[in-house]
Amino acid sequence: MALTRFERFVMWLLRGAGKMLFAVFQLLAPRGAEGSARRLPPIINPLLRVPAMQLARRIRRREVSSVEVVQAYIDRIQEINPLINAMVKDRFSLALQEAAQVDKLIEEETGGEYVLEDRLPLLGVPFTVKEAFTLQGMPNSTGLVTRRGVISATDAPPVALLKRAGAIPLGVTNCSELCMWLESHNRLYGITNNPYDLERIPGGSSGGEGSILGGAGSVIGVGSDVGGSIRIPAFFSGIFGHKPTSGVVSNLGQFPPASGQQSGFLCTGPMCRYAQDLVPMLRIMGGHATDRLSLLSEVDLKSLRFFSVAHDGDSPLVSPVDRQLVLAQSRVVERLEADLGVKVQQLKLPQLKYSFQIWSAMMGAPGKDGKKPTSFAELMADHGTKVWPLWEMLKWTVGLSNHTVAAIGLALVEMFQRSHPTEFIVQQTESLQRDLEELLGTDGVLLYPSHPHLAPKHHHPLFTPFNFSYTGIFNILGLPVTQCPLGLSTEGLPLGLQLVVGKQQDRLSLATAVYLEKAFGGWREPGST
Ligand SMILES: CCCCCCCC/C=C\CCCCCCCC(N)=O
Repeated sequence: MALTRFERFVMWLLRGAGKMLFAVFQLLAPRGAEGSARRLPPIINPLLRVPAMQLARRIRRREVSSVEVVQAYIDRIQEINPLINAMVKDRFSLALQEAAQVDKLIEEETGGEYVLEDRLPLLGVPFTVKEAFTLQGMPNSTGLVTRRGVISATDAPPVALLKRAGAIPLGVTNCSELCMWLESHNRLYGITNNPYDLERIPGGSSGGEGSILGGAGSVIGVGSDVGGSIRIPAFFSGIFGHKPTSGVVSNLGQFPPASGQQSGFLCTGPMCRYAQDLVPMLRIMGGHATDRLSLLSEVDLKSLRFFSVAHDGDSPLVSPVDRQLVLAQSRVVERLEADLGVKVQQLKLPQLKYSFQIWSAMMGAPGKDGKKPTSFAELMADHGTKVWPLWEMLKWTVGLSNHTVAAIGLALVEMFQRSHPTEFIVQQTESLQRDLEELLGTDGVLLYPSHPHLAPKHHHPLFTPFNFSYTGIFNILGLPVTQCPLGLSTEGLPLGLQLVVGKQQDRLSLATAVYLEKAFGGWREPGST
């Protein structure tokens, strides 16, 4: 489907306006201090390079104590957090007490290693949690100034399941205001930095998780994703993330709760540095609901059908895909063909051009009960004084707003949103859903860019706000997606790719991620280029 003349004109207009605004921003933006540290210190403690499930095995076998592992992560967080501002509240002393109890329990266990493995597969392993989830005793503000002081009395179900599996929470990590932006920035905790380049964003909304994991301050973490909030930070921070089939992991216990149709689009899922931890984490976080995913069945990669879509078909709203990302995707195609003897089919899906329109129309659509979703402006007020976006923007220009410019911008855009998707958008959505479900079936894996840009500099996404459509579209389609790192770019930033599969076929993208980790090296230590 070629662009119409009108669309080409809009594209030219939008890109031109964006470039002009961006040029003004660059002129006015403060420069980073000369010679300031742009990278994280090297990783010294070898415990920080061990996948979570292996750590659990070593703890059970008493080759290392839980206290040693937890202390290693605390030391690393204390070293890097002043640089990345990823963890916003820690519970280090409690974590150490819990680790000591774990070590005692292991010492006293008479049933042997396998009894513990079965009952407590993550016993003694530390983990981190996005602040938007409840974790008992920790703040749960989701970056809203008015929620300062909200302390969780209970654990969100996926957090509770990880704790029940023996994992030990270290603290909560930063996110964007109300989880609705791709930069993890808010007026309560400030801005989080990318572990590979401190002047860049770690993505959002689970950007604190992405940053702390990428910087080796954590090995596994909990994120959520309604438009890319697991996958974008996983991509920008060079780690793995999985948005599961909708409904497999509980979304309860997070703020803001999904409303309207959004509960079908929002997914809670694992984020981690090692691909081998994805399946065990997902099984724990989803509990019995994961039984229908047959996650333990062997996947024969050679028998799968692979497809590659290079871009969204030139949406006038979205940037072209960076050349280094195009090349990285081609290298994956070459490797799959050479190693597995498969033929990767190159495709175009013209409906993808409307990804943003589809995402925003469906996010604003009423639920089955006919109720409209809670508006973003209402969420910003959080049952307090109503937020008037224009007034808030005025206050922002003189530094008096409690909100970020991205959140105010979103509330402004929302004012012009239709309450129901147009016929055209419904048609495009249905036809894309049909095409993709037919294409992927129960044995197809689609390679698709995660985002058009490598991790951008702080605030730059304000000038390309629709680029998240590369991830957002799969929330609407309810398809599981694994975000997979693919090494580093020439400037030392993570490269990566989305692996999209049919509903309930999560094991296929997860197995492909394990293969690609071996082929391309997986997570790389920041500063190791
Ligand atoms: C001042 C500039 C702000 C302009 C706002 C333009 C509107 C763009 C619309 C939506 C952006 C949403 C980004 C969502 C990112 C991930 C969300 C998630 N929780 O998964």
